[in-house]
Amino acid sequence: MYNAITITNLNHYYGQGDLQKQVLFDVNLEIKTGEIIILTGPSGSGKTTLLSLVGGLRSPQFGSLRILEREMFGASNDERVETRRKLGYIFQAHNLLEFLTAQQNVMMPLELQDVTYSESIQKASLMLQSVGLGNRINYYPENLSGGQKQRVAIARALVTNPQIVLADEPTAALDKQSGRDVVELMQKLAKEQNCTIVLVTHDNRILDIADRIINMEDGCLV
Ligand SMILES: Nc1ncnc2c1ncn2[C@@H]1O[C@H](COP(=O)(O)OP(=O)(O)OP(=O)(O)O)[C@@H](O)[C@H]1O
Repeated sequence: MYNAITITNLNHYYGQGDLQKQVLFDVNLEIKTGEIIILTGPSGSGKTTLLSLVGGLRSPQFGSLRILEREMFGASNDERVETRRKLGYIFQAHNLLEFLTAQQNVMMPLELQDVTYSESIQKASLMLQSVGLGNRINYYPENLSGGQKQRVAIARALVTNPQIVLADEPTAALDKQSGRDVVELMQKLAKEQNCTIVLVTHDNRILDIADRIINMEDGCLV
């Protein structure tokens, strides 16, 4: 089976001229299909930068980054967009649209795909059932708890059957039990769909769900 992600000699800089600052130093990493990776490390060590590169949200400046067998170094905008369609994203501040119901939020990424409206309704409600929100599909985000909103965000990220899911601090706003429930759910759904997960967290309570923990310090993998 091929790697979901292969990173070779990746370096990354912010700013230009005198203000230029290197934030990733010669990163090498192979992530297998279906692996759950947790990325930890102190604030400012480069985790979010690495995650945004791995998610095709930023272009590599130096080195090679292959996502699902496609080279991202020098890739065109269209190629990056096409790659991003195979990925799912879960962020700390769930980013649900407040004027859409849970079901409509989960249907959004399907609009970019070749799926009919009725199929999309059906998929979204099945997905919400599998995250335990079958009885909340017509609720607006303001009427859901933090944990429930995060579960809607997970449903939205997974409804397209992405091959890779990227999550940045998905439990940050949650209490211990909801945080645990959310990551266990991600783990279960990922194993069912054989999807790869890369998760950035400071939350020591969820480290055990990882197949591999990668620690970053000052822009290097340690
Ligand atoms: N857009 C930007 N422009 C300039 N510098 C940036 C930018 N984004 C991040 N940085 C700097 O790059 C370094 C790495 O930041 P990054 O956000 O990747 O770290 P992090 O490990 O995710 O931190 P945290 O855990 O606090 O989110 C930091 O020194 C940060 O100040």
